[in-house]
This record gives sequence, structure tokens and C-alpha cells, in this order.
Amino acid sequence: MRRGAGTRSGRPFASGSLNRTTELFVPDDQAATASKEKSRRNLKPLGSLVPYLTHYKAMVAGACFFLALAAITTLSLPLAVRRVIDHGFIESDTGLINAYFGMLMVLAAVLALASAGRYYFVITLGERVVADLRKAVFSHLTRLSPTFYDTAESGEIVSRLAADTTQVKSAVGATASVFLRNAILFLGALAMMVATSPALSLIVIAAIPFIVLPLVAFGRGVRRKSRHAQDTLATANAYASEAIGAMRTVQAFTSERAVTGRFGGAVDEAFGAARASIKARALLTAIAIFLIFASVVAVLWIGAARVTAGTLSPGTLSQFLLYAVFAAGALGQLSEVWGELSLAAGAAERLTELLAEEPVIVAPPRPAALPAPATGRVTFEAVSFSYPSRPDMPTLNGLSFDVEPGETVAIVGPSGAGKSTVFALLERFYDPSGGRILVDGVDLRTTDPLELRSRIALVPQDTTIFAASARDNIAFGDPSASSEAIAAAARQALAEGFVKALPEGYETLLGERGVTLSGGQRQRIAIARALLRDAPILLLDEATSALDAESEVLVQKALDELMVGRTTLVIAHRLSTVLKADRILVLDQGRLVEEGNHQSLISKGGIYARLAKLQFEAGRLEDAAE
Ligand SMILES: Nc1ncnc2c1ncn2[C@@H]1O[C@H](COP(=O)(O)OP(=O)(O)OP(=O)(O)O)[C@@H](O)[C@H]1O
Repeated sequence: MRRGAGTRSGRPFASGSLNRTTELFVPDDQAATASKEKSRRNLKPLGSLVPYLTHYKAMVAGACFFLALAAITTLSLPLAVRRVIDHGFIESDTGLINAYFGMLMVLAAVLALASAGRYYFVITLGERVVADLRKAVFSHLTRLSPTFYDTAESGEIVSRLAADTTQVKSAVGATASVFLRNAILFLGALAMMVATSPALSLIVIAAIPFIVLPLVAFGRGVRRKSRHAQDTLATANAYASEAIGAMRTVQAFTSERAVTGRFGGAVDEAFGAARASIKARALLTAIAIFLIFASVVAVLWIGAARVTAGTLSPGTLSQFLLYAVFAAGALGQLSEVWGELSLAAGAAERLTELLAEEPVIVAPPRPAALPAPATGRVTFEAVSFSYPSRPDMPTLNGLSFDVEPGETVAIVGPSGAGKSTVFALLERFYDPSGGRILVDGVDLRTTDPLELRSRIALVPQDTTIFAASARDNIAFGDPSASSEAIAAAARQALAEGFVKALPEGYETLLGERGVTLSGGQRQRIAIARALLRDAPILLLDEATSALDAESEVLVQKALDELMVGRTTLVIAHRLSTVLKADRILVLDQGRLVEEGNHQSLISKGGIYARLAKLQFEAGRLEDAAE
């Protein structure tokens, strides 16, 4: 079960699209095909966000209303301006001028209100949707099978959860609103231009393809570069989170310089990619601004000639020009947010991919019920298994054994024999490739994994202490447990003494940013957790790290309490455990090679005898010392 660093290096996910690190190492021609395919993609992935939006119809309606109001108000401004120029100034009627300016003031107030409303609804909507999306992605991640995590890089997934959702937030919020506002403005201004002066509009409309086409073509390259920059950043982040999680190991091996250098290299690469993307974006902006303003100037030029010739009123030219500026400005903004939107589309796509990742282990459509009350019988029938990440290496080979209800069975064997794998299969983290595993006579494939796991309590070798209170840590497997039940479990696990002695007792924050527990204390928390779960089957992965004699006695006593009346499978590392077990199963290379009790196996003189001599020698010395 324990994975070496090698197993997490850069294997693509099942869908082959999430692990961007691998992309950096694919041959150039493949990478080119892949990015071509990507650049063809458009804003479609943003469509996957629609279901999230439909939950908040009122907010969407509010956002649309204010969006339209702001656009209409903006579009009516030039009409007022034209009247002021063509009538107000000429007729020098102060009453009329006042009325026009009064109207402009009202328009300004409406515009201000509409903009504030738009901002409020749109940004809140963005926050709301991304909060839901984060929850959905995280909840989905908790349901994915270990097979997924065998090949995924946890740092990268966390970065997806943080960075991609933030990108989506800006898209749903600000960017989408800017996009829609400018799209409405552009179309509205265009229509008003035609209404104002069809002749001038014709010139402008003829010029549009010459403006838009180069921008679109160039925009594609920019998007590709941005995506590359994001991917390189994700790689750097993944590396950082791995190193930060293992800082003790880094320092113990005095590898600070090496990891800093590697992270620095990754950051520099991300910076290089970001700079390339910024350069392209800067150039795009320059091209856009020049093309747009050059055409506005050209229109002004032609229009001015017409005013001089007397075929156009100055007010109409101003009105037309204002619409042209609006349209041009809107188009400029559109080209800018298009890039951002497509980035967000990329982010939405990756999140959708993550959400589309199916758990390998699922309940059948009609799961068979496990018998009640549970007895705790465990049966392995000719079980063969290879890890999906190493399909050509058989880990278990036709393994058969039966554990009676209430029996304590020790599993021993050399490192890599498959002991932890037996536990993983029993929890149905994976399905065997051959044979069957039964709990209380029911084949695990036919039942609901959640129901199965609720019948199993696991005390792992390394207890994970979460950054939460001591109470929550004990109640991890049963968050609804009463304070009395939690205290009783702690008492039985001999954890009550040290928990009460913590600065704030059961409420003391443990783990990261909290109190650090000793090895023996962690194990007793794990035992209390398992006691509270009160499951008929107990899987115990005995810690290999030696505890001091006193802790050892406490842990042992707590375990004895835990094992009473339960079927127990224990991966044994101590002599005292094998001596107490009803039966010992000896595994080697995924096969059951010997079976019996300590005495019978020792007298056989086989693998167990050899292992016992090596492995339990220390235990015997300890026992002698006591
Ligand atoms: N998640 C995994 N993906 C791929 N291979 C794995 C995985 N977990 C374990 N293995 C491999 O399966 C084999 C059996 O591993 P397992 O952890 O079951 O052995 P073990 O008997 O518990 O060893 P140890 O006593 O050292 O913990 C080993 O060769 C190991 O490298």
C-alpha cells in the first residue's frame, strides 16, 4: 500500500488530460497536435457552468436587467449630446440647454445605479457559483478510488481546486459581465451608427473584417501561450506543496539548496512562460488599439469633409463618432476579455474533466445487503491482484484464507509480500483481478462499498492527525458521536489521561498549527477512533517504529480492549502480537506459504522461522528487559 516516490511521477490520469506535467515531456510533434486541438476549442466548456447558474435564477435575472439598463443608458448618451450640439448651442435657448443637461444628469444617475447593480449581482453570482463548484469538485474528489490517487499528483489537484476555480470565478463574475456589456454595447452602437448615418456606417462595417480577423488569428497564439504558462505554474506549485509537506525529510537530508534550486527552476520556467504570454498579449493590445483608433480617425476624417461640404450636421457627426468610439471601445474590450474567457474556459474544462473522472469502485445498481447482525467472517477465495498502475506485476497470487468471526489472525511476511494489499482489497479500495473476497458470506463486488467499510475499523501504521480538535480527531469516523461516547472511547484507548492534560483538553487543536502528539499518543488516538466506530472487523497495521516500553504497554493494553469480540486481522511486527494471535498467515510474493501458530511454524523451520528470528529478535530482547 505504501507508495514509493516513483509511483507518483507524472503518469497521466485515466482521462489522460489532467496531468499537465507529462505534456512537457511529450515529443514536439505530439505536443503541437495537442495544442492545435486545444486552440480549436472555444468557450464551450464554460457551458458546463450553466447548471450551477440555474440555481440562482433571480440573481441571473438581476444581473441581466442591470446589464441591459447600463448598456441602454450608455447608448442613449450620444442622442442627448447630438441634441445639445445641434439645437442647444445654436438656438441659445438657456431653458432648452438646461433641460438637455438635466436629462444628461438623470442619465448619469441611472448609469451609475445600473453599473452598481450590475457589479453587485454579477460578482456575487461569480462568488456563489465558484463556491458551489469548489464544493462539488472536492466532494467528487473524496469519492474517487485510490486508483486515481495512485497516479495523480495531489499538489496539482489542489492547485486545480484553487487556481482553476478562481479563474472560473473571474469569468463568471467580472469577465462575463464585461463581455456581455461590451457585446450589447457593440451591437447597440453598431445599430445606432447605421441609424445615424448609413453611408458612414458602410465604410466602418467594411473595415471591421480587417480589424477583427488579425485580432482573432493572433488571439489564438496568445491563448496557447497563456495555457502553457498556467501549466508550468501548476507544476511549480505541485513541487512546492510536495516539498513543504516533507520539510523534515528535506532538512534531515540537508537538501534545502537542492529543493530550492529545483523549485526556483520551476518558478523561472513558469515566469518565462508567463512573460512569453504577456509579450504576446501586449502586442495584441497594441495591434488592437492601433487598428481600432486608426479606423475611428479615418471615419472622423471622412465625416469632417462631409460637414464642410454641408451634407452632414456637426451634431450628427458627433453622435456617429460617439457610437463609433463606443463600438470600437467595446470591440477592444471584447478582444481583451475573450482571452480571459478562454483561459477560464480552459480552467472550466479541467475542472469538468476532474468531475468526469469516474470512481472505479462503485456500488452495483442493486447492492446486496450485508447480513445483520454482522458476524465478521472474512474469506479470500483464490484472490489474484495487480495494482492498476503496475498491471504486469502480480501482487497477490491465488490467495485463499478464511477468518472466523471473532478470530485474531496475524499476517506476517517479508516486505513487499502483499500484506497491506490484503487490507486494501478488504476495504475494497481495489477489486481483485481473479477470485472473490467475501465478508459475512457476501461477495464485496455485489455490495455497497460504503456499507462494507462501515463494518471495518482500520488502525493504520501511521495515524493521520487532522488539524482539528482532539475531540474531532477521535470522532473522525463518527462525527455525530456524543461527548460521552467520545470520552468513553478515549478512556478505553487509554488516551483520556493525555488528552485531558492538553492545554484545552478535548478542544485542543492538534496536528498542523496545533499540538504535536508523540507516536504512542497518535496510536492511541487511532485506537479511540476505531473503538468509537465499533465495527465488527478490525484491521490493524502494527507500527514498526518502536515505542518506549511504557507507551508500548499502554498501546498494547488499548489494543487488547479494541480487539475484544471483533474479527481482527493484524499485520504483525511484534512477537507479543503473533504469540497472542489465534492463527498466523505467512505471505510471500503474494502467496500464502505457511499457516499455523507460532510454535508450529517455528518448528517447521521455513520462512516464518527465518523471519521470526530476524524480525522478532528485538521484541524478545525487549521482553527480556522488562
Ligand atoms: N498503490 C500501489 N501501486 C502500485 N504498486 C503498489 C501499490 N502499493 C503497493 N504496491 C506494490 O505491491 C507490492 C506489495 O505491497 P504491500 O504494501 O502490500 O506489501 P507489504 O507486505 O505490506 O510490505 P511492507 O511490509 O513493506 O509494508 C509491493 O511490491 C509494492 O511495491
